[in-house]
Amino acid sequence: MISVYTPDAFRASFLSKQKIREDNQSVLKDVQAILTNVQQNGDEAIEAYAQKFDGGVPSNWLVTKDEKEKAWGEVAEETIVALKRAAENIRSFHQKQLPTSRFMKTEADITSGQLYRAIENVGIYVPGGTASYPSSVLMNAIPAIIAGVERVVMVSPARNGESISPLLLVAAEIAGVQEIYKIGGAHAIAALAYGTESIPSVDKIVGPGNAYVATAKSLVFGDVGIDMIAGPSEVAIIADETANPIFIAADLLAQAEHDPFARSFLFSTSERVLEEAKAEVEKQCAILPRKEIAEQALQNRSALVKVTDTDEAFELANQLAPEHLEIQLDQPMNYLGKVRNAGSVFLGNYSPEPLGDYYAGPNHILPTSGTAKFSSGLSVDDFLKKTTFLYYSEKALLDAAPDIMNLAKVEQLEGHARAIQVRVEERKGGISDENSK
Ligand SMILES: NC(=O)c1ccc[n+]([C@@H]2O[C@H](COP(=O)([O-])OP(=O)(O)OC[C@H]3O[C@@H](n4cnc5c(N)ncnc54)[C@H](O)[C@@H]3O)[C@@H](O)[C@H]2O)c1
Ligand SMILES: N[C@H](CO)Cc1c[nH]c[nH+]1
Ligand SMILES: [Zn+2]
Repeated sequence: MISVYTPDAFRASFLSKQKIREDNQSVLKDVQAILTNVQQNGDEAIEAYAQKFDGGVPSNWLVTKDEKEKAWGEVAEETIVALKRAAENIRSFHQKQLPTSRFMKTEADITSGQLYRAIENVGIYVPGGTASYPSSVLMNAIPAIIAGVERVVMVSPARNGESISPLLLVAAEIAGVQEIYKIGGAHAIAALAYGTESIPSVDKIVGPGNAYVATAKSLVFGDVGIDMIAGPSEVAIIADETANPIFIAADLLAQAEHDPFARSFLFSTSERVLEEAKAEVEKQCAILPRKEIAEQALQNRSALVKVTDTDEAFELANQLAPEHLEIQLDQPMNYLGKVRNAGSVFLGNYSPEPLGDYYAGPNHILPTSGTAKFSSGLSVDDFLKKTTFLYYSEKALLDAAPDIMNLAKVEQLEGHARAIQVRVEERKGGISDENSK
């Protein structure tokens, strides 16, 4: 079901960007057509896609107060308690991400710095195709609210064309989100980016989703902001002789069950651990309700690799740049410095990836498909813009004037030089210097 690769075979099969792009060609074509249709035909287009992909057109796109109230009665008390505890952990972790230094005064008569302003309108995508992810509501919304976003608009596909899972509605209220639309897939991303009669547009779209959602986000980037490409889940595990093959197999399956496009990898220095983990994967997969999905992910997109040593394991993992990296090595903290590219790292045998998916505090919306080489998991930062500012006194500007005029002239921008020159000349003309400090 999951195959064993040599390091070289792994490099050839999994570390080529070209390969990932080829895989996505048909999704890309479909998504381009969806974006154009929604841009041109608005509500008429989103109705057609809701009918085609989500089982029908909801009678109201916007979730009503009654629907929200009803949801509370449909969720078990212990789940509400668990969601509230998770929300508290996530809030406390993200609160620490708020920037502390707002400006820096460099010299007596020069002040420069940075203003932080929250983005005004943000759309959060919450997956709802093959499963409902109340945890993704918390992970999306809490950092946005901590950052000070005024309008957080949540979208998620309706089940059977009509309603959103009560779990998502309850999680939204716990997180503090009010405006929720029953729409998902690439057409939801198009609606948020371009607006339709029923769905208002936003300035930035964040959140995870399947390949259609992730591709749509990448294509609307530029017209609106996006956080990152958070597509189908991935885990890579680095393990030695001290690791437990039963734990490893369970962790590989925990990501594989998300999506047929999910990817699970093991880099092991121990032949025994690798063989036992392989056998365990088959055994444990058989009892999973989503075993067909996990089997596809394991068969087509996953690998077990026997490495010579931990250096080789980290070299492969850093090139892969997985969404999640588990380090199940003796003295795991000693290896943190070897991680260059990964969305989030889980250290030791008792920090499995689902701990982060649901509960501990760090965000689970993370870069996938190798994009952890240049992007990071969702954080408060994603909802803040930085505007720099500058104040020079007259004296400070006159001191800097020769350099600035020189640079303007070598760029042959006489107008720039003159904007400095007129001030120098005014000074020479004996104009009062009462503004200088
Ligand atoms: N990277 C992360 O941080 C992260 C976090 C949570 C979840 N995830 C991932 O999110 C994904 C959730 O996927 P999902 O499918 O359950 O829900 P989803 O909401 O992302 O996608 C479902 C929607 O996709 C659209 N769709 C389905 N088939 C289509 C087709 N053939 N053409 C066009 N559109 C189509 C439909 O509108 C459907 O409602 C999983 O891959 C999971 O691994 C990732
Ligand atoms: N593993 C997913 C991120 O890739 C997040 C998630 C939500 N629920 C369960 N798992
Ligand atoms: Zn998960």
